[in-house]
Amino acid sequence: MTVLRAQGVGKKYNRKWALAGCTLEIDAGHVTGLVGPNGAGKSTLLNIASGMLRPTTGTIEVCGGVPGSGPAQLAKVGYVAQNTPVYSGLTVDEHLRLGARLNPGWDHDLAAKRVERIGLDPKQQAGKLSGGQRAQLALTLGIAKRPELLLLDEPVAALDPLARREFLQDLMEAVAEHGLSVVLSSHLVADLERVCDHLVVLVDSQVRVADDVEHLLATHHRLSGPRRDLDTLPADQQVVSARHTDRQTTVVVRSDAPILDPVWTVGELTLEDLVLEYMSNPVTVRPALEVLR
Ligand SMILES: Nc1ncnc2c1ncn2[C@@H]1O[C@H](COP(=O)(O)OP(=O)(O)OP(=O)(O)O)[C@@H](O)[C@H]1O
Repeated sequence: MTVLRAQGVGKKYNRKWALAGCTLEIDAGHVTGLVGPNGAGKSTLLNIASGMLRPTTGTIEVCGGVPGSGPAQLAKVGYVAQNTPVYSGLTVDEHLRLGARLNPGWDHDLAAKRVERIGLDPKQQAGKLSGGQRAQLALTLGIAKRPELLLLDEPVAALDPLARREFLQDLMEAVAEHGLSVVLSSHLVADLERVCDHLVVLVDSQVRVADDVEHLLATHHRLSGPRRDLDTLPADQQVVSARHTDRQTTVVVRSDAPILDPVWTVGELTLEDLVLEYMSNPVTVRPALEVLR
């Protein structure tokens, strides 16, 4: 089953596109990491998927419905936006009661246990919580809602390292126990590597790559060898990045077939290498030989 299907989705502010031609499919049951440089359009995509924003172009279907189309759709999708919005005048406990009132699938035990474990005072006003505590409260509401799809925009940015690890653990448990699907944006690739089995790299408002993490790692290779024109590479090797010196060429390629050319020394990439290669090379090209010193 597909939880998110975007076809040519774009969002324009005045004359500027915040997201353009975004085409993407995400299957249910995955934890998908959404990465990309600042301003790439990650928050815009999540806002559109949650129904907070309407796209200027294209179509998007989330959990089989149109985002923001009514209460049934809202119940299916949880969203914790980047600024982890909470009601500053309401206490922690009032947030939980509001969550129970508004969400048909509300898991009271989970919410109460999480609040206790985090050490939030139920009587504390949300406006007087620290940034990290506010984020914890918003994340608790998102998980306890028991949505089919949970959208998280940089969920752990404000959390201390221990809280971050525990939150990611909670998330993995919710995925395993309740078949929750998650899309989370983050700049912390090491965190994504721990929890995500699917990755989407968004650069310049377009999807550069979207695939299972295992498949991505198995099909990307760093090739080093004598200086070589990229036009001589086999057609099924998609060049992600290339660097040349006077004598040597280093190229990162995506290829389903094994690299058999004995001229190359073949190295593997970590997930962080892979993300950085896509982020620092915005367009897939086979550039003419040029020396980078
Ligand atoms: N309300 C708005 N009005 C005008 N431009 C906007 C608005 N919101 C976002 N943008 C622009 O759209 C582009 C994409 O922004 P977005 O917040 O989606 O990026 P992002 O990938 O989430 O970035 P970051 O990693 O910094 O959070 C940026 O160039 C941003 O300036």
